[in-house]
Amino acid sequence: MPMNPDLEKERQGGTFDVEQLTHILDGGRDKTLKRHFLEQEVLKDPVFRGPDTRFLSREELFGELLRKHVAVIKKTQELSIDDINEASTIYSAAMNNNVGPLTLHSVAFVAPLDLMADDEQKKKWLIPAKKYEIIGCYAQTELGHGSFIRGLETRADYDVNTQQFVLNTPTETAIKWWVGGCVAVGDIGPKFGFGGVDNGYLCLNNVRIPRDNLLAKTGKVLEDGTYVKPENPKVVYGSMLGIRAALPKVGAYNLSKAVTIAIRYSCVRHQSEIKPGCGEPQVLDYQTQQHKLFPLLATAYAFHTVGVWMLDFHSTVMNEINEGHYHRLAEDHVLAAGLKAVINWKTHEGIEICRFSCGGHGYSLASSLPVIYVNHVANSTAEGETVILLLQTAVYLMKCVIDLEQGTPLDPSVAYLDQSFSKSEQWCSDVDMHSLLKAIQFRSKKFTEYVSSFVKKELMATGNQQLAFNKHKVILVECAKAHTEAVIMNAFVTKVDEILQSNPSVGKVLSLLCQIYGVTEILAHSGDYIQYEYLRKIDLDNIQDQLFKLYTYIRPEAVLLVDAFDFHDEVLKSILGRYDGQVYENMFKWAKASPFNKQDQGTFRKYIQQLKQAKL
Ligand SMILES: CCCCCCCCCCCCCCCC(=O)SCCNC(=O)CCNC(=O)[C@H](O)C(C)(C)COP(=O)(O)OP(=O)(O)OC[C@H]1O[C@@H](n2cnc3c(N)ncnc32)[C@H](O)[C@@H]1OP(=O)(O)O
Ligand SMILES: Cc1cc2nc3c(=O)[nH]c(=O)nc-3n(C[C@H](O)[C@H](O)[C@H](O)COP(=O)(O)OP(=O)(O)OC[C@H]3O[C@@H](n4cnc5c(N)ncnc54)[C@H](O)[C@@H]3O)c2cc1C
Repeated sequence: MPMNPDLEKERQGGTFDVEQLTHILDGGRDKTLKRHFLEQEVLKDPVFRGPDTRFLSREELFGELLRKHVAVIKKTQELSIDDINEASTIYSAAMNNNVGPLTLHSVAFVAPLDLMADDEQKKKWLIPAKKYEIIGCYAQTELGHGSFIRGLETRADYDVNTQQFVLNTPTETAIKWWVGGCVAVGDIGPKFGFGGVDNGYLCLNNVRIPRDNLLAKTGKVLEDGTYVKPENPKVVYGSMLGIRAALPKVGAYNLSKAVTIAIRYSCVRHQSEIKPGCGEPQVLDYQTQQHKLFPLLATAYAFHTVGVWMLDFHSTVMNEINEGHYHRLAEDHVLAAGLKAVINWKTHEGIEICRFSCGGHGYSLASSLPVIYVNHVANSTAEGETVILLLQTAVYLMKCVIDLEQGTPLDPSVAYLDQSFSKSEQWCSDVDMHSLLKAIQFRSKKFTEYVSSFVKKELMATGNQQLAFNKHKVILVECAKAHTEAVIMNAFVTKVDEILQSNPSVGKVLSLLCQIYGVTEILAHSGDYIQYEYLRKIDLDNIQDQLFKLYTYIRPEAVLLVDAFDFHDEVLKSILGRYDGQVYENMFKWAKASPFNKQDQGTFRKYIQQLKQAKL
């Protein structure tokens, strides 16, 4: 099909090379080429063709995705892929914005085995699990408890005579629930999204398992029942770290998809008039549309940068732990917790804004925005509910205040809490990204000091830390968010600085996005900046004006910036977000293909007939 003329024109503008930016996002040209190769391997293979999943019932969807997921595994093995990013490329090209039925096996069963099984157990389970000879799941949550792990009720009583654990579900609230990939036991019923995953329930009645089934790399139970604690007891929570550390990048990926759809469509869509008789403008030319979408475009880039950084950090810490060094486990945990919470929350809000920005057509599954939303939004609850995770970060920040008072050095990601933000360093009229970073760090530091003073007072009054925290949970959560924003902005500014050196034209456009991200964050909390006397009203007015100016700089680059994410049409699966912009004819074609149009409308006729005949 020919290119839509609006998108064609957009692609003739721009100040940077899209391909070079794509290479930067992928981590190098070689990686982009490999990604293209893998996508083609899926797209050209007939086994991956099938019905449009948007028209399927839950049962049909599950069956179709399971069929495709098995094909994904075979393809991954056939091509000898063991890199997680490359495996994800094959997966994403096949799954059409859905979560595959066997996902939990790899992320929640194989990964903990890798982390917590000893060498013998790895031979027994990890190797066959990686080959899918055994399929597993992660059955932690119960009907009555998910967040509060110490409240779990399932019993594992050790029988010294047989050297077995006897597993039991003593109460109804102890029934294992939400267990992803629990195939053969019992499905918990329809959900908001995640239709491709058979989240299940599991009741245990005197199920016996041998003593050496307990993963024993760190802690273990001896023959006589003695429990040998791990060197660092927190490592038992480690099974929840891997997915959390990966989810910020997943958030970036989903937001990038949504923004690509919304920005392309906003260039194709014309509506209303500004000057009578001069035609209808592209809706992206309305300042309100830019205000919805450009901060989200900036956010997608920020999240991608910090998502990649988080994964690298986590993998370094895991390597250290394998060598017996635990000193960075706490920092890894609170970074993953804070980033997973903030990014996934802002991402699902962002996807919704993208959907609204596409008007009525955003509500249609033809846009795929509802599909992306319902599958993404699970990430704000699963693998640690948002508030619970933010409280973990907040408690760590409170400890940082005590460390500062005692002169104990802080971890690198919180070292800025020890910086002084003197008057001379305060706001000047420019909104360069370094000043924005300082402002965001300043707010986090102030907030941490402020919240800590409240918690301390409460602690003195009650003598109970939990009560003291509970009284101030709302501001503790805000404090964790403020710090996490400082972490995101720091990663973004550092990366853009690096790109400015190696590729100035790409660096320049990314620095505009970085400024938009920082300004949006500051304006969202303008009251705090006034209260802490960091900014005056005149500064805020200036920042607001700068934001609108930044929008005008980004406007001619916007389509190119989403093109740089380089989503193949078959991966995006959105008629509104098509690369060629041919939206309307394809909407009509798609609607005509709906099975509903092919059904015998007998039911409709039957009931309408009854209505007409009824003497109302
Ligand atoms: C790989 C590729 C992936 C690809 C990616 C695609 C995926 C796309 C599909 C997604 C699919 C969704 C899959 C969902 C799968 C589930 O949802 S599985 C179930 C997950 N469940 C949860 O996350 C439960 C959340 N709750 C918790 O984590 C814990 O209960 C809490 C929050 C830590 C509280 O527990 P607690 O016993 O009260 O502990 P607490 O006293 O707060 O902490 C004790 C100490 O441990 C530390 N600690 C706590 N947690 C940790 C931790 N995790 N690590 C280290 N230290 C910790 C604390 O900092 C504290 O340290 P100190 O202060 O003593 O120094
Ligand atoms: C799609 C999906 C897939 C999942 N897959 C799995 C799986 O494979 N295996 C598995 O074991 N589990 C799985 N889960 C379960 C998931 O991990 C839990 O639902 C999650 O950890 C939240 O726990 P909860 O449901 O007990 O929420 P609750 O803790 O009951 O949360 C309810 C509300 O209470 C608030 N709250 C709770 N405690 C506190 C507190 N201390 N302070 C302040 N507020 C609090 C929360 O913020 C929230 O607003 C899955 C869940 C979903 C949605």
